[in-house]
Amino acid sequence: MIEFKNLTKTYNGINAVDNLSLTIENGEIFGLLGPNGAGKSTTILMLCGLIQPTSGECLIDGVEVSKNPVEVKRNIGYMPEDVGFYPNLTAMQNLTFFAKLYDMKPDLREKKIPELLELVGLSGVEKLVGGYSKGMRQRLGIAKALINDPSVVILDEPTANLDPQGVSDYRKIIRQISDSEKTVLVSSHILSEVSKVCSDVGIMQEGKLVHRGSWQELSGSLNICGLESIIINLEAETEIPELNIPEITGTEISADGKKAVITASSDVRSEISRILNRSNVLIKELCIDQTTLEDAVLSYYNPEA
Ligand SMILES: Nc1ncnc2c1ncn2[C@@H]1O[C@H](COP(=O)(O)OP(=O)(O)OP(=O)(O)O)[C@@H](O)[C@H]1O
Repeated sequence: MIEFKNLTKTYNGINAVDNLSLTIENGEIFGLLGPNGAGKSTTILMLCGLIQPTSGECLIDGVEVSKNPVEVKRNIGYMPEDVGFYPNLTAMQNLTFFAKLYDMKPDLREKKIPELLELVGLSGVEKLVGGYSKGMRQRLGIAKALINDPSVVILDEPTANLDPQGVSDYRKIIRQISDSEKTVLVSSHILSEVSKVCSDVGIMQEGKLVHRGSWQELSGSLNICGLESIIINLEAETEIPELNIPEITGTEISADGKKAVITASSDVRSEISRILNRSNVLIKELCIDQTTLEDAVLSYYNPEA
């Protein structure tokens, strides 16, 4: 479990992290979203015991980080945006080096390292790490973050360098990690990545947590009405009748007439629902499209925009 209690970090009179209070339960995959400069990295550095808070505290499994940095470091796995490896060693040799730093016994190392390389798709790769692509380095970074079998895994911008196959593999890896009851904190500004992989999401802006909840809860509380246009997905049991709603600016209907992608200037789901009820058409799905939710999150990034 991760706890932030009134956590604040001040640089030159400015709060990079401003009175952050947040609890992330065991087994949760939590996405920390926010634009550049929101305070994500500063929060993570304090959580890893790499910088000291100005006030407040971070706890990992009930242990206060700044007072017990060595104990805490044994229980966390951290993958920074750019992981450092020895270029003239293989993946296996690099991981062996890090395993030794954790005093891991040879028999455990010999079991654990091949398992981790298999997990991240680098099994049997003999190439020296200096010749790795950025994506391969990132995969190895995940393996390194897991070497000490941590209860909490912290990943900073984990998909930044991955190609589409790498991103898809990454999602599988993250789910496998959380299946083993580990708590995962993912920091990212890539909304679609966080929404696909995280059970809960927090949005940071100017050091403050401005929203927190499951992706679904967050979608419900987002101010979609402030957007210029909204996309609504509609699926019905039978053919969709004509929707005479002035706010609707465009409708794309499927060949069988049962699905529609509706563009509107405001959230007209209740009007749509009323028309369909009156026409005795049963609704299978009536929801705001993911792209609209992402636009709503982006409006937190640029409130003046
Ligand atoms: N060592 C430092 N000295 C002074 N100011 C800093 C320092 N580190 C961070 N800041 C400031 O604190 C604020 C938060 O920065 P932080 O790097 O935590 O944001 P972030 O959300 O991680 O952004 P990014 O995605 O760009 O890394 C920014 O205004 C940044 O300029």
